[in-house]
Amino acid sequence: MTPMWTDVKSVLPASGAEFPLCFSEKVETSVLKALELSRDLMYRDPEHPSSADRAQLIIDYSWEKLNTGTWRDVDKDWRRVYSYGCLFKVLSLCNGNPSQSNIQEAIRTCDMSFLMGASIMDDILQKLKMKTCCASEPVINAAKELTRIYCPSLEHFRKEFLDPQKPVIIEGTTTHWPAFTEHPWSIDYLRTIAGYRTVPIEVGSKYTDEDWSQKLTTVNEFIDHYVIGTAEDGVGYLAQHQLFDQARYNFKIPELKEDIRIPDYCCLGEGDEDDITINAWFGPAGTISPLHQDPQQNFLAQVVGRKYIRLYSPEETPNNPDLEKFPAFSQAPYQECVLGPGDVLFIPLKHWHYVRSLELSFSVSFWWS
Ligand SMILES: O=C(O)CCC(=O)C(=O)O
Ligand SMILES: [Fe+2]
Repeated sequence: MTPMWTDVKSVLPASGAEFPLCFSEKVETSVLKALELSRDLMYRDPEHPSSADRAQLIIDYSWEKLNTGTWRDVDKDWRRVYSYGCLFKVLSLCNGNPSQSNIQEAIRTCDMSFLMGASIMDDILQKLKMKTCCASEPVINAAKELTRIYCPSLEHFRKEFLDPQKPVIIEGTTTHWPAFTEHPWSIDYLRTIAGYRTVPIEVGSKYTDEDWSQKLTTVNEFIDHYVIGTAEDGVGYLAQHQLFDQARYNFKIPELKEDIRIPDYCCLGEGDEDDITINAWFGPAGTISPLHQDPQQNFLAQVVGRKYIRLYSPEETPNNPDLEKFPAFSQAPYQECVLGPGDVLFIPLKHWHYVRSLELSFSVSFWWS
């Protein structure tokens, strides 16, 4: 199952028997039958090609009812039927590995049900909209986009960014890493050098979720099951922050350490090179690190794939105490970016960060002081 579909399924009742379809006799039997067929097919074979057409028929038919006579006289059950049509349409759009245009269409369909339909199943379309919005390509607001700078000198970086504790994306400083040259980090390369190594992984869409868990697995199993496979049990992430407090040297795959370099700018700190904590973050699209802050400065280097990142200054701390409500929790100003291969993001000490992978991704973080 793709991360998106796992996420979508989590808001649906576990089986067709628990999926309510109750209407007054105003709704003809043929319409009820179409709804029941849609529901049963969705549980039996969600990718069935006829799902989308049947959902559209339900939408079109109820749309006629919504637009006949005055709005005041439209029976609420027809607005509910319309919402069910939208629900089945959204589900058919989000199946398999949905394209960005399907995701956008699903979001528009949810919006239409809010406008014209009525609330069904405990506002399920609201929950689905949250899930689909999470999977959509971010649209970066130019006014909030993080500054980029090419290979700044140590002095320039210190004066403009380190001293004032301003985040920035540094470009052009990783081009010589073997991870980009001699041994580009590919799935095959990872399998070759670390396939049998046992690593801790996280399972669940994010570590603040109830069904989130951690387990040990080999790199090969992790790749088979969570990266190229379609895991049933949620998004898997080889993220090592659970070890932050236990070990200084967290890099579980020493061979990979040969392929990266500690950024020169770390020498501007007061600590020793030995005190730098290096972490690996490897996972499929859809991994989420919820908003949090860390106790050191960070260079987050992107090696493979892209990640959407949002940053809040520590000055906003009084405004964002409730991490669960992210991203809609407040009007606090933020900065954002899409971090791509070769980019290094400077996250100053205690800056809040939220990180979501947009595709298969491998990042390395350097925590330093
Ligand atoms: O990439 C991620 O998912 C999170 C990275 C992070 O939180 C860090 O490097 O401190
Ligand atoms: Fe972090």
